[in-house]
Amino acid sequence: MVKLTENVLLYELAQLQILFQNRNEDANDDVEGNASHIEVVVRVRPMMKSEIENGAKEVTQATNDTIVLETNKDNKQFTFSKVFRADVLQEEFFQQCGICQLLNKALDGYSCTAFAFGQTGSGKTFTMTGPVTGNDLLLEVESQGLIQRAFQYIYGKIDKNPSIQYQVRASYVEIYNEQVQDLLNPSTTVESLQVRWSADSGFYIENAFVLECESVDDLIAVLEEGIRHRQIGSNAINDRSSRSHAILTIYIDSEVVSSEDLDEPCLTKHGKLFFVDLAGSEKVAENHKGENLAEAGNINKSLLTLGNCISALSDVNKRHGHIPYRESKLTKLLSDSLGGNGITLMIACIAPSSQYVSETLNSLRYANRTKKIKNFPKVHMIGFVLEIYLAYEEDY
Ligand SMILES: Nc1ncnc2c1ncn2[C@@H]1O[C@H](COP(=O)(O)OP(=O)(O)OP(=O)(O)O)[C@@H](O)[C@H]1O
Repeated sequence: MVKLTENVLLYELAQLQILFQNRNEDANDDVEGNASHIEVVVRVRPMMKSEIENGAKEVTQATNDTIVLETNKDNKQFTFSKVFRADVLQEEFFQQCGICQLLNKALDGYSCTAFAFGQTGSGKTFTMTGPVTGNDLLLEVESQGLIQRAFQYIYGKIDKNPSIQYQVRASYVEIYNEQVQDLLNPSTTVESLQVRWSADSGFYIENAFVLECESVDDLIAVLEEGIRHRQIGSNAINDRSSRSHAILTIYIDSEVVSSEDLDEPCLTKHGKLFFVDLAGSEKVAENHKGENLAEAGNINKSLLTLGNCISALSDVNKRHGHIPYRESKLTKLLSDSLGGNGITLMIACIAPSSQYVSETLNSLRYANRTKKIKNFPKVHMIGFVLEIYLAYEEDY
């Protein structure tokens, strides 16, 4: 009880400190200091055969950094860091979407997130892992998604840098019907895992299974194991629709092992990399009947909370006020990635078909708001939040 009260107090003080810190940075602004905006890219998937057969037409035009959507009324234009057309291949997407910069930061001790967002059937899973059709991931190299390519990249860097000793571990969970389930230890699925908060780690999942990974193959094994246990269902748009939000976390601890300057302190950095494949938003009444309705309702509810957090954080007048992170497990776990101390890449996936104009417009509007969110990246070392709590005591 005492510990709980202490934790809540520390949490509130840390929030207060972040609030003062943000205000100070805004006052000097927009020189930005350490602030960085969330990077947002858009990927358009190809038209599906069924859409063409139904007489739907293509209503998006993508160029380098701009996307134009034809609506019944007018054309809506949006600009992002990069917009990828439907014919862009997986490797080209990997090289150009900004993930490599993110991976470098994670190797350097930052907490980094890549999350895919968009309506059901818009290409989120295709982008993150490639087109998984069965239970395994034996994909041709050219079909592999961002995650497998990121594994290769990480170990490529680790192997080239013998003066730094790395330890890589991974966990993989899903949030299904507001319950956190361990995809690497599915025997615990009866009792869901708890989301807790601590001064050191912020929000975290208690007792998630964490596996040490010494090679790309180990990481791929984790990914395959998780995908095997993920909740999949079918709906009107996608017959292999992800019904949960999946969070794959790669922990990268690093320590300099040889330094010419013996006086230099040996620091251990704790980088983290979150790959988040969100469940797709959808028109519930149109796509579901019976018991699937509750499941789809839960998916939409947590996405609504995510949308509310994004709206508040992107509004200059609201971002210093209350952000409703605590209203869903998804937003608690993403709190460091959205307006916190992490570095974040959002991949907004959209369908080009005239059947989904309102959903696509909605996704583009959220993506547009997200790019206004400022984060305040910090290298993570044990005790960091406590440090700013102490700084708060001294300064105020
Ligand atoms: N860039 C792409 N190139 C080729 N096919 C694609 C592309 N993006 C998506 N697809 C195909 O479109 C279909 C739907 O994609 P996917 O399952 O990735 O959607 P999703 O957004 O993850 O859906 P849900 O939210 O329902 O899980 C799949 O058959 C997938 O292979």
